Amino acid sequence: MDDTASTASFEDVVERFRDMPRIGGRGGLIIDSPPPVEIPDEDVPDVCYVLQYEEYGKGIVEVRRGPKPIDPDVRDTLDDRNKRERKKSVLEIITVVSTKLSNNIPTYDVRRNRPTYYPARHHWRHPSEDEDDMQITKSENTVMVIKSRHLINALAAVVSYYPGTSFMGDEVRIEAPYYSIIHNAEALLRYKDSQPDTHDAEYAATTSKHIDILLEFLDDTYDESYRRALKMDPTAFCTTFDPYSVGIIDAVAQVLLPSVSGSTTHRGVRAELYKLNVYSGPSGRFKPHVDTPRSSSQFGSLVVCLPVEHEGGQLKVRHKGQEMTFDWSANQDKPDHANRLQWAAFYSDCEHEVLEVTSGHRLTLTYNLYAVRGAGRLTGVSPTLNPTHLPLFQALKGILSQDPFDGQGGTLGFWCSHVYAYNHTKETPLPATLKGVDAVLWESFQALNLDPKIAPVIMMSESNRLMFSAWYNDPGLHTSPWAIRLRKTLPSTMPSEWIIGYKFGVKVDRSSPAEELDDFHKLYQRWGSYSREPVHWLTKPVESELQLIYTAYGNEASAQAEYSNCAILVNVPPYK
Ligand SMILES: O=C(O)CCC(=O)C(=O)O
Ligand SMILES: [Fe+2]
Repeated sequence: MDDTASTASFEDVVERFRDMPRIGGRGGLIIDSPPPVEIPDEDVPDVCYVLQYEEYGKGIVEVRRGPKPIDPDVRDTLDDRNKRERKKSVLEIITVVSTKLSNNIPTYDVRRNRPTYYPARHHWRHPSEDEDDMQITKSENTVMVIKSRHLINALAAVVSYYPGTSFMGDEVRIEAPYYSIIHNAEALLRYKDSQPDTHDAEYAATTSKHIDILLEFLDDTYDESYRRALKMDPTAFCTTFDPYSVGIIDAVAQVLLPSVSGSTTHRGVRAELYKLNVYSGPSGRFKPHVDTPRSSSQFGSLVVCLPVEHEGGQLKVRHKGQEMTFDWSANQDKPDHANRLQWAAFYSDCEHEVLEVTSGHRLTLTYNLYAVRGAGRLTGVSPTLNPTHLPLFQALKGILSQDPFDGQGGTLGFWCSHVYAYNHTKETPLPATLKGVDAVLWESFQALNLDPKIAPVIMMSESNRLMFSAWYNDPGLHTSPWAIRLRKTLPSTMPSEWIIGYKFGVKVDRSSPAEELDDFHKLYQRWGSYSREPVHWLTKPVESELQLIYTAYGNEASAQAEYSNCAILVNVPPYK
């Protein structure tokens, strides 16, 4: 055959070989089927794997069933081939292996820069064929057949529309790699926990069980081009590594744990060992995916990389257009490499991928992270929280490098995003109990040598601000004897409207009632100091707390109160 054969269509090829003898026992495709074996109901697996051999010109020549994926190339180890089932499985995974004729001209693998024959694993020669460029190729197609009515109803309820998939009828067929379900896995999980009232307890329990079976199956079944790695369940291996005792879970809790509005305590993190993964060079990888949550309290995943030499295999984590790369192949030449564990944790909604491992073996332990009731650790105590590795650190560095105050200096302010009972009878120890992003901000400023302060901040009342600006805006006042006396006690320029407390805790000021401008000035000075101007607030305040109680004198004396918010403040010095 000449070179043009590489462009011949499949029909041409079939035409040319129309008279070729049928493919027979050689090549190991056809087996004489043993008589069907009955299996008792209780042996029907939840997920039943079916392997069908279809042969060119003959149709289905063999069917094998089993509770585990069946390797089409391993033939003699299967005990229960051709079992027939009476009770239905929840899922049937049918792989059809078919043979066809094609030419043997290599295509070019651009990525590896060398010719490739496709499909690589499954081709062999026909005995009667004497032309080098023709061969019989074997291809595999897999489809999931959902047989459970409970599951079909659940899917119909959560998947409003997915191109090419319909959730109607007694059976639903979905082709691998099952995108229509993967894209709705979270909705399915929510449905599990909030089923319609019309479901009685038994129906709801079965639905819930069948959803679990489906999600578990999806998580275990990525096709090879997607996940090229060995993975092991914790039942199949042992490890003494404990992410709690080395402080990883503390650090995760501080940074990742979602805040609870109004809560005054931390929520804890429970980490459950999920898998051991081995990605081996030269082609181990895991394409972009989102992990399937195992329950509604799962908020993220933790990946711990064991100190085994490898090249490549960078973990990329993405969220809303931001990407973070964890390259654990670096640093391997450091003397203490064998003692180093590197890790990453991310929220469940982050897409992530493992790039190709080009050599060596990349071993990771993965953990599912669940939010539970519990207590956190003190910020700064955990040595595993390195803020310079977090995206926020880079963002802050970026803000500062852009000179936010035009060289003049000023104050950067962040209202804490979490709630702290900082003025309750027993003062909350801050910054020790900072949570989540607040802790990261604090640690990041420390790492930038910027000496952050955390304090309650009062915003001067509107009426006092007017009183102050009237004074500073009207130079005429400055000549009256009253003004001359006042000037001695007031700052030379209009003070900031932000007053930063010296300490936490409600203060009751028992001095004589405040009435004039200088009374308020002194009152503020007893409690705190005016912020350096200008102040650049980067977040919005959350909950305010009662802060300063004093007496004011209008027509008569009355008790007044000022409220504060908790803030992290950083003085940015002027550029020299
Ligand atoms: O090994 C890794 O770095 C990531 C593993 C992963 O994404 C997974 O198992 O879902
Ligand atoms: Fe993952």
